Amino acid sequence: MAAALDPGEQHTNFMQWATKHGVEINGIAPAKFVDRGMGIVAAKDIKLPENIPVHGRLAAALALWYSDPSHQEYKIWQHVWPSKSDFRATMPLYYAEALQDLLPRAATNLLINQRAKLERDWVDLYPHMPSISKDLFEYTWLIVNTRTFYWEYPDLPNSHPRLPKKRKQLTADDCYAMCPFMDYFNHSDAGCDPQSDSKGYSLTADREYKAGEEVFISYGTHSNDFLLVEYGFILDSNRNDTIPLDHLLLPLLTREHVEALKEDGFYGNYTLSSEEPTICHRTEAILRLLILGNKRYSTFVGGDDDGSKEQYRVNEYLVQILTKYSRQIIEILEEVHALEVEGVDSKRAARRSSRNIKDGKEAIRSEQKDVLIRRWKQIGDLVNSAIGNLSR
Ligand SMILES: C[S@@+](CC[C@H](N)C(=O)[O-])C[C@H]1O[C@@H](n2cnc3c(N)ncnc32)[C@H](O)[C@@H]1O
Repeated sequence: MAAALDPGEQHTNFMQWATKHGVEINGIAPAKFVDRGMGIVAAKDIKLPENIPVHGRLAAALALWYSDPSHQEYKIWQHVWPSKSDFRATMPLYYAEALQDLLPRAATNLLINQRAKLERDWVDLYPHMPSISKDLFEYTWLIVNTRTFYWEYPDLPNSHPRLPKKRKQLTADDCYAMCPFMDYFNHSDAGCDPQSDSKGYSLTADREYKAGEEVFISYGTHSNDFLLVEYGFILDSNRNDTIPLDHLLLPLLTREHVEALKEDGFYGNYTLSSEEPTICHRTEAILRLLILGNKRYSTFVGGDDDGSKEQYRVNEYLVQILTKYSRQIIEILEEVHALEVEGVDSKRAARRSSRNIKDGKEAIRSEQKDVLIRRWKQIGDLVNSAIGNLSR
């Protein structure tokens, strides 16, 4: 950081004159800089508002560093990060609208939340950093999104003064840490498990590795829809994969059903998994309410009945729902296949793509379409294998 030197009496007098004539100066002052003449220096620590989640504050700090040529400290690290165009190619946030419209339900919900968080952080922060463009903030926000680690640290009575002393003062959105070098690791559902404590992070191999073999870590027990929206990729095989069933089951409920489920804490969040048990306890509960009525449902959720006697009927009912969904998935896949890709499928698509770029809208890229096709095929396989398991 270049030293800020005393500007001299003339500048102090001018500052007083400007203030007297209505110029409002808050927390800054004129100063002299070597080779740059006069400039403005922070006259006290200027902090970003404290009530904004760490995600937004980290993104703001990175954006300010990026745009300040004198801030060289982290440039060597920033040079190894993905570019804006890498994010544009992979993150559903930048998918063309026609492609976003065909995202699976879980991914759509995650994308809506992500966009809302990003917008909230931008609206809260841009008044404090008028020189930063939204484009740059979006980029650094995604850097934070894809490269930070969750840091569940204990209470730290003797910690560094910058760290909050009590864990419980923080929400999950505050437990973010950026870790140079650790952020090289790609994710696998069976990767090494990073450990953290008040000193930082460490990683130990989970098994033997041959030289040249990729060493993965696990970012957490994430479904492929989560990985797609938050990180821009999906795994070919993911033992933590699940799909939500809410959009299939909630429309079947009466008002009385909704009240009963809400009262018991069983409303929503029904999932189908790639691993056994295929259906979660919540799904077992809602299905019993739908098929067997209030009394049998209550004995099941109350734990007085394990529900095994009616399991056949429950499975049969769900198989009917899933079979219908499986047909819908085939239709969705046909729609995705029919989408025109930038500059490949036809001259019309190419013309539209250049028009879209001028409009600031994205065109569909073939690799994005391929990811979506793979994802819908995975969902189809998951549903069909559940139908097979439940029909046994
Ligand atoms: C923490 S960074 C890992 C390093 C990153 N690959 C890079 O080039 O800097 C997370 C990003 O890596 C990519 N990534 C991580 N795991 C992946 C995987 N299993 N398959 C494909 N891409 C992956 C995604 O783009 C994700 O947003």
